[in-house]
Parts: sequence; structure tokens; C-alpha cells
Amino acid sequence: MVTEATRKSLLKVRVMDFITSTAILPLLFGCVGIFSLFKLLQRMRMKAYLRNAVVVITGATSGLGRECAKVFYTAGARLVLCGRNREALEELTKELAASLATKVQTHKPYTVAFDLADPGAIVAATAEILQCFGYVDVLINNAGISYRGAIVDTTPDVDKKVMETNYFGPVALTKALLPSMIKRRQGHIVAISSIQGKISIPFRSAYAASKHATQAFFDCLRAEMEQYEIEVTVISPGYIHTNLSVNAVTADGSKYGVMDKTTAQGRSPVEVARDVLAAVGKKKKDVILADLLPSLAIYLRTLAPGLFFSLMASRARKERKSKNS
Ligand SMILES: NC(=O)C1=CN([C@@H]2O[C@H](COP(=O)(O)OP(=O)(O)OC[C@H]3O[C@@H](n4cnc5c(N)ncnc54)[C@H](OP(=O)(O)O)[C@@H]3O)[C@@H](O)[C@H]2O)C=CC1
Ligand SMILES: CCCCCCCCCCCCCCCC(=O)OCC(=O)COP(=O)(O)O
Repeated sequence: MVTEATRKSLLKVRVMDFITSTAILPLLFGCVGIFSLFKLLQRMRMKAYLRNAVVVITGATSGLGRECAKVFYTAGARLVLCGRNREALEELTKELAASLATKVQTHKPYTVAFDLADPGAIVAATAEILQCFGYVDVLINNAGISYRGAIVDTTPDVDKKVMETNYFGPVALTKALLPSMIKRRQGHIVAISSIQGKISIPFRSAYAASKHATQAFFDCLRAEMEQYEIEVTVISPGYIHTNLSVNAVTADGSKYGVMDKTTAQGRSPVEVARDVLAAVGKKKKDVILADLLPSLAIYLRTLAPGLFFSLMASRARKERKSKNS
């Protein structure tokens, strides 16, 4: 009588016989080999692309921008670090110079301080940026502010401030740098958007609007720049543990000043910066860096908008209730 255990071991033997007697095993090894070789070549190409590249990072004084500065510096990029706070930029430059030796040659970064929300400052800043190395290979539009408030309470000045910082500023800087990239037929524009550039959640109107506008603008840019071989990457992260919520602006224009639980529980900016480096190195076009639920929510918004809107309305009700209690 054949027991269950004997039947299982017989089956195993037959499967092993099949694998060894056919071409499956060499085929399997071949596939793994080709895949590993492909990955190796991809990594080598990525490293070569970033080594010595002139990379401009806005919002380099804190959070994700600061961590991006570190990973791009370590990858051998020639950096131009931008932000409003000159001292913080200088401090970061010193910190980078003092960091441990890397395999590749590193370069002392330049710093350019300006306010992205001031349209008058962008022309002068662009000239200063171009003076650093003579050209720009990669522009990372990272700087941004968030917002918390109900639409009915929010002053138009707050809507404008968020749009100036997150949308009009990066758009103006990008446009100012494009002619030199087009002339060289080389360049890469990166926009750090957000999951909220793909879906809108309650009490974030100005922020979500600015990020949706960012996504739309840079998608148009990608299509228009293809003829010049200029790359455009839009990156949409979920929550990251930075000071974004602390620095957020509220309905009346005051600082929110609170580290939200969602922000505190967000991904480490170090990890996200590594993902940004990989996305840029691989010349990705559109990248979502978020957990399963926010990623699924994007599909839900497209495939079942009615259900998505009900979920957002219920979220708004809950948030209003918890604020009033
Ligand atoms: N944290 C998160 O959960 C998420 C963040 N993001 C995006 O990541 C990007 C970086 O934010 P994060 O690091 O989290 O937040 P931080 O508040 O830590 O950093 C924001 C950066 O933007 C700069 N900045 C703000 N306003 C201006 C301005 N008017 N002109 C010039 N620079 C300015 C700040 O510099 P200064 O020193 O001048 O204030 C700072 O360096 C933003 O675009 C944000 O929308 C996207 C998804 C999730
Ligand atoms: C098929 C099943 C799908 C189930 C979907 C359920 C819907 C869940 C809603 C999830 C909402 C996620 C919001 C994520 C927001 C986010 O990650 O924002 C990133 C930021 O930019 C953070 O900025 P903030 O200032 O808001 O902290």
C-alpha cells in the first residue's frame, strides 16, 4: 500500500528527474545569469550617469533634500545646493566635506540661497547656478511646503503661497534652466511631487492642488523634451519622516507647528533619498514611493471614483468630528 509520504517523495523524485532530464535547469541558470548581468550593467550605467554630473537640489537645507544631497554627493555628483537659509546650506557643505571617504571622487558643493516663492529671485538665482559649473545636468525640484486647513477658512494668500512655492517657483526655475539644457541636448529634470499629486485628501486643498499641477506640468514637459533627449522624472512619495507637517502653513497663514503622527510614522528620508537616486540613475519617468494602501487608492480613484469620493467624505467627517471634540 502506498502511503501519503511515499506518494509525496515519489512526486518529488519525478519532478527532479524532469528538471534534470530536460533543458529546464540550464534554462533557469541562463535566465538568472542574464538577469544578474542586466542588473549589473544597469548599476554600472547608473553610477557612470551620476558620477561628476552637475546636480542642483532645491530645499537642500532639511528633510528629503538634505538626504538627497548626501546620497548624490557620495555618488560623485557635483552639487549646487539651494535653499533659503544660507547658514544651513554652508553647514551641510561642511558636513559633506567631513563625511567618510567614498569609492568615487567627491566634489565640494556650491550653494545658492534664494526664495522660490519670490518670482524676482529666480532669474538671478539661475545665473548664479549656471556660473557654478557652467551647465546643469540634473535639476531636482524638491523644495516645498504643505498646508492644513478647510477650504472655506483659507485665505487666497495662503493658496497663492503654496502654489508659488510648490508650483510656480519650480516651474520658473525649470524654464530658466531649460535653454542651456536644450542647447547641449542633455539634461534631466526631476520633480518631487507626492501621492497627493495623484489623489486629493480633505483639508489639503492648496497642497494637493499644487502637486496635481506639478504632475501635469512635468508630464507635458516630458513629452515636449523628448526631441532634445532631456529626461523628466516625477517622483510621488507617501509620508516621509521630515519636518514637512511642522513647517506647514494653515488657513490663516500661520505655521502649523505640529509633527503629525502620519509624518512621524513615515519612511526614513535616508531611504527615500536612495530611491530618488535610483530613480534618477535609471531615468525613470514616473515613480510612486509609497505603501500598498496609498498606491491602491490611486487605482481606486481611477477605477471606482464614486467609492473613492465616499471614502474621502467619510475621512473629512471623521477629521472634523475629532477636531470639534
Ligand atoms: N514629508 C513628507 O511626508 C512628504 C514630502 N514630500 C515632498 O518632499 C519635498 C521635501 O519636503 P520635506 O523634506 O518632507 O520637508 P521639509 O520641510 O523638511 O523640507 C522642505 C524644504 O523646502 C525648502 N523650502 C520651503 N519653502 C521654500 C521657499 N519658499 N524657497 C526655497 N526653499 C523652500 C525648505 O528650505 P528652508 O530652509 O528655506 O525652509 C526645506 O529645505 C516637498 O516637495 C514635499 O512636498 C512628498 C511626499 C511626502
Ligand atoms: C482597493 C482598495 C483600496 C483601498 C483604498 C482606501 C483609501 C485609503 C486612503 C489612503 C489615503 C492616503 C493618503 C496618503 C497621503 C500621502 O502619502 O501624502 C504624502 C504627503 O505629501 C504628505 O503631506 P502632508 O502634508 O499631508 O503630511
